Amino acid sequence: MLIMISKILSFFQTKKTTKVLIHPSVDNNRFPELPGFTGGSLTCHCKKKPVIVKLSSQTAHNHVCGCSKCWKPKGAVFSQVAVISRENVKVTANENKLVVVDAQAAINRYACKDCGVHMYGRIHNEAHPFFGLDFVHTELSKQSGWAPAEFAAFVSSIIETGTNPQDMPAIRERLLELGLEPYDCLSPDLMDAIAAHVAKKA
Ligand SMILES: N[C@@H](CCC(=O)N[C@@H](CS)C(=O)NCC(=O)O)C(=O)O
Ligand SMILES: [Zn+2]
Ligand SMILES: [Zn+2]
Repeated sequence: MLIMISKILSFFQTKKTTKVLIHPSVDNNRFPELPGFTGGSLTCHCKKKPVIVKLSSQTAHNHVCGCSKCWKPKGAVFSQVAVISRENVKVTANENKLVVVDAQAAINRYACKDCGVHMYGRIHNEAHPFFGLDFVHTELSKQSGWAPAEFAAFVSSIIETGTNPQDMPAIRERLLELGLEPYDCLSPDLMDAIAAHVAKKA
Protein backbone atom coordinates (compact mmCIF):
# COMPACT_ATOMS: atom_id res chain seq x y z
CA MET A 1 0.00 0.00 0.00
CA LEU A 2 2.78 2.39 1.00
CA ILE A 3 4.63 1.62 -2.24
CA MET A 4 1.48 2.38 -4.22
CA ILE A 5 0.99 5.74 -2.49
CA SER A 6 4.60 6.72 -3.07
CA LYS A 7 4.32 5.73 -6.76
CA ILE A 8 1.20 7.88 -7.17
CA LEU A 9 2.88 10.81 -5.40
CA SER A 10 6.02 10.57 -7.53
CA PHE A 11 3.87 10.46 -10.72
CA PHE A 12 2.23 13.78 -9.79
CA GLN A 13 5.56 15.31 -8.77
CA THR A 14 7.14 14.35 -12.12
CA LYS A 15 4.10 15.70 -13.94
CA LYS A 16 4.36 19.02 -12.12
CA THR A 17 8.09 19.47 -12.68
CA THR A 18 8.40 18.22 -16.28
CA LYS A 19 8.45 21.33 -18.40
CA VAL A 20 7.67 21.01 -22.08
CA LEU A 21 10.48 22.74 -23.94
CA ILE A 22 9.82 24.05 -27.43
CA HIS A 23 12.73 26.33 -28.41
CA PRO A 24 14.89 28.70 -26.32
CA SER A 25 13.48 31.78 -28.12
CA VAL A 26 9.90 31.00 -27.06
CA ASP A 27 10.22 28.96 -23.85
CA ASN A 28 10.43 31.99 -21.59
CA ASN A 29 9.73 35.48 -22.84
CA ARG A 30 8.91 36.35 -26.42
CA PHE A 31 9.92 39.96 -27.05
CA PRO A 32 7.70 42.07 -29.30
CA GLU A 33 9.23 43.37 -32.51
CA LEU A 34 10.78 46.81 -32.47
CA PRO A 35 8.88 49.23 -34.73
CA GLY A 36 11.17 50.50 -37.50
CA PHE A 37 13.68 47.66 -36.99
CA THR A 38 15.81 47.32 -40.14
CA GLY A 39 17.70 44.06 -39.63
CA GLY A 40 21.02 42.76 -38.35
CA SER A 41 23.61 40.04 -38.82
CA LEU A 42 23.44 36.29 -38.35
CA THR A 43 26.61 34.55 -37.14
CA CYS A 44 27.24 30.79 -37.15
CA HIS A 45 28.54 28.98 -34.05
CA CYS A 46 32.22 28.78 -35.13
CA LYS A 47 34.66 30.44 -32.74
CA LYS A 48 37.10 30.95 -35.62
CA LYS A 49 36.14 32.38 -39.01
CA PRO A 50 32.37 32.39 -38.48
CA VAL A 51 30.04 32.71 -41.44
CA ILE A 52 28.20 36.03 -41.26
CA VAL A 53 24.99 36.84 -43.11
CA LYS A 54 23.63 40.37 -43.23
CA LEU A 55 19.85 40.77 -43.26
CA SER A 56 18.82 44.27 -44.30
CA SER A 57 15.15 44.23 -43.26
CA GLN A 58 12.79 42.91 -40.61
CA THR A 59 11.57 39.31 -41.24
CA ALA A 60 7.99 38.08 -41.70
CA HIS A 61 5.96 34.99 -40.69
CA ASN A 62 8.37 33.97 -37.96
CA HIS A 63 7.28 30.63 -36.51
CA VAL A 64 8.50 27.47 -34.88
CA CYS A 65 8.76 24.50 -37.24
CA GLY A 66 8.70 20.85 -36.20
CA CYS A 67 9.88 19.42 -39.51
CA SER A 68 13.01 17.29 -39.69
CA LYS A 69 14.75 19.52 -42.24
CA CYS A 70 14.89 22.88 -40.47
CA TRP A 71 17.91 23.57 -38.27
CA LYS A 72 17.33 23.34 -34.51
CA PRO A 73 19.70 24.52 -31.79
CA LYS A 74 21.03 21.75 -29.53
CA GLY A 75 18.27 20.29 -27.35
CA ALA A 76 15.39 22.13 -29.06
CA VAL A 77 12.43 20.12 -30.32
CA PHE A 78 11.41 22.83 -32.80
CA SER A 79 13.29 25.10 -35.15
CA GLN A 80 12.48 28.81 -35.27
CA VAL A 81 12.35 30.16 -38.80
CA ALA A 82 11.21 33.35 -40.55
CA VAL A 83 11.13 34.61 -44.14
CA ILE A 84 12.80 37.61 -45.75
CA SER A 85 13.18 38.83 -49.37
CA ARG A 86 16.20 37.19 -50.95
CA GLU A 87 17.60 40.58 -52.03
CA ASN A 88 17.89 41.50 -48.35
CA VAL A 89 20.19 38.54 -47.60
CA LYS A 90 23.95 38.88 -48.17
CA VAL A 91 26.76 36.63 -46.98
CA THR A 92 29.44 39.03 -45.73
CA ALA A 93 32.07 36.65 -44.27
CA ASN A 94 33.41 33.15 -44.88
CA GLU A 95 30.95 32.20 -47.61
CA ASN A 96 33.39 29.45 -48.66
CA LYS A 97 32.32 27.47 -45.56
CA LEU A 98 28.70 27.18 -46.75
CA VAL A 99 27.40 23.92 -48.20
CA VAL A 100 23.89 22.98 -49.38
CA VAL A 101 22.46 20.34 -47.03
CA ASP A 102 20.12 18.71 -49.59
CA ALA A 103 20.17 20.01 -53.15
CA GLN A 104 17.00 18.03 -53.99
CA ALA A 105 14.89 19.85 -51.36
CA ALA A 106 12.71 22.76 -52.50
CA ILE A 107 14.48 24.91 -49.93
CA ASN A 108 18.26 24.71 -50.37
CA ARG A 109 19.60 25.14 -46.86
CA TYR A 110 23.05 26.71 -46.76
CA ALA A 111 24.86 25.35 -43.69
CA CYS A 112 28.30 26.03 -42.22
CA LYS A 113 30.32 22.89 -42.93
CA ASP A 114 32.22 23.27 -39.63
CA CYS A 115 29.49 23.92 -37.03
CA GLY A 116 26.44 22.69 -38.97
CA VAL A 117 24.33 25.81 -38.40
CA HIS A 118 21.97 26.65 -41.27
CA MET A 119 22.63 30.25 -42.29
CA TYR A 120 19.82 30.68 -44.82
CA GLY A 121 17.47 28.63 -46.96
CA ARG A 122 16.83 29.58 -50.59
CA ILE A 123 14.33 28.41 -53.19
CA HIS A 124 15.86 28.29 -56.68
CA ASN A 125 12.72 27.09 -58.47
CA GLU A 126 11.05 30.22 -59.89
CA ALA A 127 7.69 28.42 -60.08
CA HIS A 128 7.61 27.71 -56.32
CA PRO A 129 4.93 29.73 -54.44
CA PHE A 130 7.59 31.11 -52.07
CA PHE A 131 10.22 31.90 -54.72
CA GLY A 132 11.91 35.16 -53.78
CA LEU A 133 11.78 34.48 -50.05
CA ASP A 134 14.70 33.16 -48.03
CA PHE A 135 14.36 31.29 -44.70
CA VAL A 136 16.40 32.45 -41.72
CA HIS A 137 16.89 31.78 -38.00
CA THR A 138 17.01 35.21 -36.33
CA GLU A 139 18.19 33.72 -33.02
CA LEU A 140 21.63 33.69 -34.69
CA SER A 141 21.66 37.48 -34.36
CA LYS A 142 22.87 39.54 -31.40
CA GLN A 143 20.46 42.34 -32.28
CA SER A 144 17.08 42.57 -30.56
CA GLY A 145 13.97 43.85 -32.32
CA TRP A 146 13.28 40.89 -34.60
CA ALA A 147 9.67 39.85 -35.12
CA PRO A 148 8.84 37.02 -32.70
CA ALA A 149 7.38 33.62 -33.62
CA GLU A 150 3.64 33.77 -34.31
CA PHE A 151 2.56 30.14 -34.75
CA ALA A 152 3.80 26.54 -34.79
CA ALA A 153 4.09 24.66 -38.10
CA PHE A 154 4.61 20.97 -38.92
CA VAL A 155 3.90 20.05 -35.30
CA SER A 156 3.13 16.36 -35.91
CA SER A 157 6.48 16.08 -37.76
CA ILE A 158 8.42 16.15 -34.46
CA ILE A 159 7.40 12.50 -34.08
CA GLU A 160 9.60 11.72 -37.11
CA THR A 161 12.68 12.88 -35.20
CA GLY A 162 11.95 10.94 -32.04
CA THR A 163 9.19 12.62 -30.02
CA ASN A 164 6.92 10.05 -28.39
CA PRO A 165 3.39 10.37 -29.87
CA GLN A 166 2.10 10.20 -26.29
CA ASP A 167 3.80 13.53 -25.55
CA MET A 168 1.95 15.35 -28.33
CA PRO A 169 -1.11 16.50 -26.33
CA ALA A 170 1.15 18.18 -23.73
CA ILE A 171 3.27 19.77 -26.46
CA ARG A 172 0.21 21.15 -28.29
CA GLU A 173 -1.17 22.39 -24.98
CA ARG A 174 2.11 24.20 -24.22
CA LEU A 175 2.18 25.77 -27.71
CA LEU A 176 -1.35 27.09 -27.17
CA GLU A 177 -0.37 28.40 -23.74
CA LEU A 178 2.51 30.28 -25.41
CA GLY A 179 0.12 31.75 -28.00
CA LEU A 180 1.66 29.66 -30.79
CA GLU A 181 -1.31 28.07 -32.55
CA PRO A 182 -0.23 24.53 -33.56
CA TYR A 183 -0.68 23.48 -37.20
CA ASP A 184 0.42 20.23 -38.83
CA CYS A 185 1.38 22.05 -42.02
CA LEU A 186 1.75 25.84 -42.34
CA SER A 187 -0.58 28.53 -40.97
CA PRO A 188 -3.87 29.21 -42.84
CA ASP A 189 -2.40 32.48 -44.24
CA LEU A 190 0.54 30.66 -45.80
CA MET A 191 -1.53 27.68 -46.98
CA ASP A 192 -3.96 30.13 -48.64
CA ALA A 193 -1.03 31.90 -50.34
CA ILE A 194 0.19 28.55 -51.72
CA ALA A 195 -3.31 27.58 -52.92
CA ALA A 196 -3.82 31.00 -54.56
CA HIS A 197 -0.50 30.58 -56.38
CA VAL A 198 -1.56 27.12 -57.63
CA ALA A 199 -4.99 28.43 -58.72
CA LYS A 200 -3.39 31.29 -60.66
CA LYS A 201 -1.12 28.89 -62.51
CA ALA A 202 -3.96 26.46 -63.40
N1 LIG B 1 7.22 15.67 -42.24
C1 LIG B 1 8.31 16.22 -43.01
C2 LIG B 1 7.92 17.64 -43.41
C3 LIG B 1 8.99 18.33 -44.22
C4 LIG B 1 8.45 19.62 -44.81
O1 LIG B 1 7.56 19.56 -45.69
N2 LIG B 1 8.93 20.77 -44.34
C5 LIG B 1 8.33 22.00 -44.79
C6 LIG B 1 8.54 23.09 -43.73
S1 LIG B 1 10.16 23.71 -43.63
C7 LIG B 1 8.83 22.45 -46.12
O2 LIG B 1 8.30 23.38 -46.68
N3 LIG B 1 9.86 21.84 -46.63
C8 LIG B 1 10.42 22.17 -47.91
C9 LIG B 1 11.87 21.77 -47.96
O3 LIG B 1 12.38 21.32 -46.95
O4 LIG B 1 12.49 21.96 -48.99
C10 LIG B 1 9.59 16.22 -42.18
O5 LIG B 1 9.52 16.43 -40.98
O6 LIG B 1 10.66 16.01 -42.76
ZN1 LIG C 1 30.25 27.68 -38.40
ZN1 LIG D 1 10.74 23.18 -41.36
